[in-house]
Amino acid sequence: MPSEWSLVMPLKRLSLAKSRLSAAGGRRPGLALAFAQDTVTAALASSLVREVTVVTDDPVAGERLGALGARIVPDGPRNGLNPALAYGADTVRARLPTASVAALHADLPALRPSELARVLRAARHHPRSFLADTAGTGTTVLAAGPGVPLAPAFGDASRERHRASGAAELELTGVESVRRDVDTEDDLRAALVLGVGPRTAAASAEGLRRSGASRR
Ligand SMILES: Nc1nc2c(ncn2[C@@H]2O[C@H](COP(=O)(O)OP(=O)(O)OP(=O)(O)O)[C@@H](O)[C@H]2O)c(=O)[nH]1
Ligand SMILES: C=C(OP(=O)(O)O)C(=O)O
Repeated sequence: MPSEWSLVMPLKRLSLAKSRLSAAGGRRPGLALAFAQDTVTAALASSLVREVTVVTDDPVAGERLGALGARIVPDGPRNGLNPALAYGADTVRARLPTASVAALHADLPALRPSELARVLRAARHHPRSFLADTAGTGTTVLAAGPGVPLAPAFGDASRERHRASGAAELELTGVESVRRDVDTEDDLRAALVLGVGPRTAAASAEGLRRSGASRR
């Protein structure tokens, strides 16, 4: 089966990322990096993924994710998530004009390659489509076929906004790892139950060890 999708993954500077994981304190940048590393690794292992472009201005994340095989581009517009995604998609299509492009969040540490392949296979049947997050209000994947503008509308209530923009909702079961984005401590606990990648597992275990030590 051809590896036809070019993914675009936005990533904030690590010092600013995942602010809702406030209980993690100083571990927050390390966790945000671990989520992104596990997400990139799983995405690149997915059978329908040709390449992953990470849009980030973070030098450490750029180096680490580049070492995993991601293509790194700076956040040219520096104007928030949607301009970063549109810019990343433009850089893909400047090289590969007929590419199918999908935006994927960098905070999916439980991502399974086979589940992502199912989502991308379903997305083939629509010019533009999306997958809702576990919470049911957001979006974790927005996909656009050849020649179709990505037109990202992530942010508050993005499920509804992507639907209103004419994108088809992918109503799949059994793709929980692709829906499970991690914003809060509760989200992280739920991702750990699903099973996270090795870097998130290590970063989370280190946090538990430290908080156990501080309770003694
Ligand atoms: N390049 C880039 N990526 C962004 C920007 N804003 C958000 N992202 C990324 O977009 C994805 C979804 O964003 P959020 O889930 O809101 O993540 P976040 O902004 O780190 O989390 P909070 O601080 O809790 O809002 C994550 O992978 C973020 O790192 C931005 O301005 N530029
Ligand atoms: C930006 C979004 O996600 P989050 O819930 O991670 O902020 C979104 O779902 O559009």
